[in-house]
Amino acid sequence: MKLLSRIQAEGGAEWLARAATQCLIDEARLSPKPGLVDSRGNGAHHDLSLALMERSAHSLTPTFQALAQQSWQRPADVALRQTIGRLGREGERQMMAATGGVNTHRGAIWALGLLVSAVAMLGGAGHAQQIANVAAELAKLPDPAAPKVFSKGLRATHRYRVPGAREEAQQAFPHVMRHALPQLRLSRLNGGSETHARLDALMAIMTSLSDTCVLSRAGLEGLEAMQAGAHAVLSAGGSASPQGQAALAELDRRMLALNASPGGAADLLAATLFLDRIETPYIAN
Ligand SMILES: CC(C)(COP(=O)(O)OP(=O)(O)OC[C@H]1O[C@@H](n2cnc3c(N)ncnc32)[C@H](O)[C@@H]1O)[C@@H](O)C(=O)NCCC(=O)NCCS
Ligand SMILES: Nc1ncnc2c1ncn2[C@@H]1O[C@H](COP(=O)(O)OP(=O)(O)OP(=O)(O)O)[C@@H](O)[C@H]1O
Repeated sequence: MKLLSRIQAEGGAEWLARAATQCLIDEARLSPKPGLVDSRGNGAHHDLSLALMERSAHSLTPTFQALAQQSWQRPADVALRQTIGRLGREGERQMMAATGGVNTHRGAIWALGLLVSAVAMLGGAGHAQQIANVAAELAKLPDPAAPKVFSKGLRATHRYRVPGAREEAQQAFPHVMRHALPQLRLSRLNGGSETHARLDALMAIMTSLSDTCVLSRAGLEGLEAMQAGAHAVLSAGGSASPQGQAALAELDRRMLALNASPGGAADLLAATLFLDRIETPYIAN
């Protein structure tokens, strides 16, 4: 690599890694999120806390940085897919070491890892849709070194015949691109605070995501309650309106009663915040 592009790659990689970590922290702190860890408490989780989520987010900065460095201005091919698969799994181990064996961010490493790589492949720039398309190309490539484990998420996709985290990435993140990013920007334009705009973006994801976290903990009943409840918040005028706030509080109660936690939706909100930051770094920083 020539000197100038190496400097750009190193500086760019560091910036991207910090941005990705910050988006995980912003997602975790955002409140009130139904069923999820937030700054009020642990949601439906007994083994998670905000402090743990933040520690986990920080533990992932070196992983995101390595992903960006290795991907800088490279094409989507099997060699790169293998490299990022290896780095992603190393990242999962770092996360597990930082949390004492609790899964805080596996889904987030997958989604944000692919997006960080994709921005770097494009040389540190690009529009959200371009970035999501490149991430999808990577996600569609085979990773022969991937262990053949039958995770809870995978089991839910088979049992309920729904797409999961893998398919969301392979389809270029439709919940981020078609639901969350447009909603985030619409709510900002309508004068909502940044917190309300982010909560509305989360609701937009939850109206139609087949969240395998919710399915494996609370089945179809939980998934339907999540989708209908999120729809109710948005059709009541969003989280900035008094009716929307009441609907959001009701959804939180339902999720807790069903032991349901929309972890997949939370990961995709972090991915949304990341793409938003890439497109408007001077505003979001
Ligand atoms: C593809 C992944 C997510 C594994 O998926 P799997 O189907 O086995 O499910 P698993 O239960 O482990 O994780 C799913 C996680 O994704 C999130 N999620 C759930 N549902 C969805 C959904 N519909 N859309 C997006 N994310 C979702 C949740 O947070 C959940 O915890 C990933 O862990 C993986 O393959 N990692 C290997 C490392 C790798 O290749 N990395 C490359 C990029 S860094
Ligand atoms: N704020 C948040 N609160 C809770 N979960 C989140 C949050 N943000 C993201 N997540 C995601 O949710 C997932 C946790 O879901 P879940 O607890 O169902 O996973 P698990 O540890 O595999 O299962 P279980 O806790 O039922 O044994 C994490 O992988 C993480 O990506």
